[in-house]
Amino acid sequence: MMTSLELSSFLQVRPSSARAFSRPSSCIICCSNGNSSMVVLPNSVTSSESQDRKVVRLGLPSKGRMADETLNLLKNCQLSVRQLNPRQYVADIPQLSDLEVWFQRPKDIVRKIQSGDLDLGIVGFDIVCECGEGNEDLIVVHEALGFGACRLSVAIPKYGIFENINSLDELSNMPQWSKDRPLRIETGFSYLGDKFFREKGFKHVRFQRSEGALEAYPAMGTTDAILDLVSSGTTLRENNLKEIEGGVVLQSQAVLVASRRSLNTRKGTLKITHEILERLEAHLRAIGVFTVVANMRGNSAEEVAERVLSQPSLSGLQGPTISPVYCKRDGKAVVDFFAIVICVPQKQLYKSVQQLRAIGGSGVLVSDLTYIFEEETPRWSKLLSQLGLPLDTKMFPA
Ligand SMILES: Nc1ncnc2c1ncn2[C@@H]1O[C@H](COP(=O)(O)OP(=O)(O)OP(=O)(O)O)[C@@H](O)[C@H]1O
Ligand SMILES: O=P(O)(O)OC[C@H]1O[C@H](OP(=O)(O)OP(=O)(O)O)[C@H](O)[C@@H]1O
Ligand SMILES: [Mg+2]
Repeated sequence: MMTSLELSSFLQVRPSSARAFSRPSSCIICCSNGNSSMVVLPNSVTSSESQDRKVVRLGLPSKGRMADETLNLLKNCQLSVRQLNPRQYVADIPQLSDLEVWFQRPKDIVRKIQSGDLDLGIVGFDIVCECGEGNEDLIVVHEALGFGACRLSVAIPKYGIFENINSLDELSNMPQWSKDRPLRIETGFSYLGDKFFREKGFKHVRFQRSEGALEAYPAMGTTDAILDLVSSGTTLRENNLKEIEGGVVLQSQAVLVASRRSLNTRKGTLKITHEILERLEAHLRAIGVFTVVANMRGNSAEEVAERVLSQPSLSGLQGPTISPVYCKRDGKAVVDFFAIVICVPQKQLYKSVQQLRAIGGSGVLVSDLTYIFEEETPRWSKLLSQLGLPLDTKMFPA
């Protein structure tokens, strides 16, 4: 198998001659007057064209289950993608200048990040691992975007010779498999499958590649097992298949992935990545958290704070914020009440309200939180250290 080093030198062989525009290595350009003049560029890879490119490119899924959720996530981070019409594959995000958005199939996003035609992408972790084949140029910048959760899992029929097989070990030890009659596994994930089954010590395995509706193959008799994505498990169940103990190859969800080479060398990539990451973290951190405001009678902020902190569900993110509430009495501003502000996880909301009331809280207001910007963006420090950059590298706005 090709190493990532061999792969990247293999990928860099063909500089493109057409350099009028910065464009992906295979595209069709249509004139705006509708008379389409077609320029089909070769499927080349890290071309000098991509090295010269001045704008940063983000790849987003063009279709499939990831597409809408990706756009929603970005919208919720105030990074709405502006696409003039749904069949146009290039777009922008007005808040991020010097960034182009390219809609591509998830696999092509990962391939194009490796070839240098894209710098960043949002795809499933499964695709990063399968199409990336361990390429160290791919860096997962945010590993948990909160949608597209699924697992890559081995499944076998519930019937026939597999009826009493419930674990990977039992599957491996079945007497049926030999050099001439290996265990046949149908999958679109042959790189990950091959690695997994090798590591698990399977000797006689053959991968058969196919994409989509794999769950039908065991009943058709063309395969013994499948290796595919599972989320609810309905498709397996409806096709009389079962997962087995020890058979999960990978847990996946949507991730933000970047090219190490672009982060290191393409001007603007690091800054844009920092801004996207900050917005993603702030939004995702705020999901499921409420702001709770209540009034409480007291002699001083400290005394109220002690009462609040005596309750287990009222400490908030960094402790409560307590401010005096002024009212006018005999022409003077006096303080009888204090306002308490705390952030509370959705699941603890009712318990928190009960505890607030128990210590004298009244007029409890609850509102949704949109963003929580912390002082630090934890994944940013991790990224800097992966890139070998000083940890105090800051990305202040220009
Ligand atoms: N059943 C599922 N539940 C949740 N997420 C899933 C599920 N199946 C796939 N995904 C995630 O969504 C991603 C995209 O899947 P989708 O089916 O839209 O595209 P695809 O199968 O890669 O493309 P295509 O079928 O067009 O070749 C997958 O890579 C995976 O991360
Ligand atoms: O566990 P479940 O919730 O039933 O989901 C699992 C199914 O989802 C995916 O297929 P998809 O719907 O993407 O169709 P495809 O095979 O055509 O890509 C996957 O390949 C499984 O077939
Ligand atoms: Mg699919």
